[in-house]
Amino acid sequence: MITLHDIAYVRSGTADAATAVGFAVDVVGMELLGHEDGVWYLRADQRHHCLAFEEGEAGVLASGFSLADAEALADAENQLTAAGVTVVRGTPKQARSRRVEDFLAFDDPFGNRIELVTGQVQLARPPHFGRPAGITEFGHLCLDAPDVREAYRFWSTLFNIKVSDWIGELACLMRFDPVHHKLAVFRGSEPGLCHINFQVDSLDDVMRNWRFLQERGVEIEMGPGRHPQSTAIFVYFKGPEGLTYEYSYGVRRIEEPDWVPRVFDPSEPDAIDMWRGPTQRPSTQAQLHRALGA
Ligand SMILES: O=C(O)c1cccc(O)c1O
Ligand SMILES: [Fe+2]
Repeated sequence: MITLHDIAYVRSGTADAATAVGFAVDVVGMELLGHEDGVWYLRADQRHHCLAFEEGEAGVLASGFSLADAEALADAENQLTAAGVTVVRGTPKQARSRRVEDFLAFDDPFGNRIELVTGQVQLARPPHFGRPAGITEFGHLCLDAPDVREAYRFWSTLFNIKVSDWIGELACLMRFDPVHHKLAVFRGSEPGLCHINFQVDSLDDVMRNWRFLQERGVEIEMGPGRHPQSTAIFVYFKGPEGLTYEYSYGVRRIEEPDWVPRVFDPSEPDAIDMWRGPTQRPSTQAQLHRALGA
């Protein structure tokens, strides 16, 4: 089993770097750490970057996950190869472009490019944020895949990944540490990046950001709302070239060794946002009957 240590970055192509980078700094609030050889590095926490824009065609290029060390990377290569997954080792130049010591790349069963990295550069000084959005860290990444169950099978058989919750066949929220999820897969017709999440410091930050986004005329995709799964309060918004960002606050941790994944019904209005549901959910059959006047 391959042990993922953390999420590392999302690497995305952009046909208009000035607009994509400008949005990430001026609207999302990230720090532009610099750019080199057509790659712009955006910082949100101690990672050198968690979002890299690479000049070229718009669209996600890769999602990076960090492993412990070189031995773990070599072992991962062997395990992936043994599982019939085609693995490509990164070159030193490509590793430098990612500010990692070494990495390998492969595609998930749907064509989402995944990179396993070691030695991602970490910076001691706090980020110089583009604006005070209250960002505390790169929280999670969400991929698209046509078959969420198959995606779960892939990740849970090869990696230290557990499912925290399902939203029917629509989504699978997965963890490899106590955070409720750092990897999610949502059903989509094509592989791709569903969204990138940033945790913020308070509920007030979510709401202040929502106001700021509205005043800037940024398209709010959903929220403010509250996810019944992680109980995080969230707002999703659209960036250039279809990149969806999410701020959220209060993601729960799962410390229980006997956690049983729940299955939320995607046809329910409150499946993703519990503030869209009834004000009071009857908690027992008797209450349900009374509520229904049975
Ligand atoms: O945080 C969550 O629970 C969550 C649930 C559904 C979809 C998401 O993007 C989430 O972050
Ligand atoms: Fe999310």
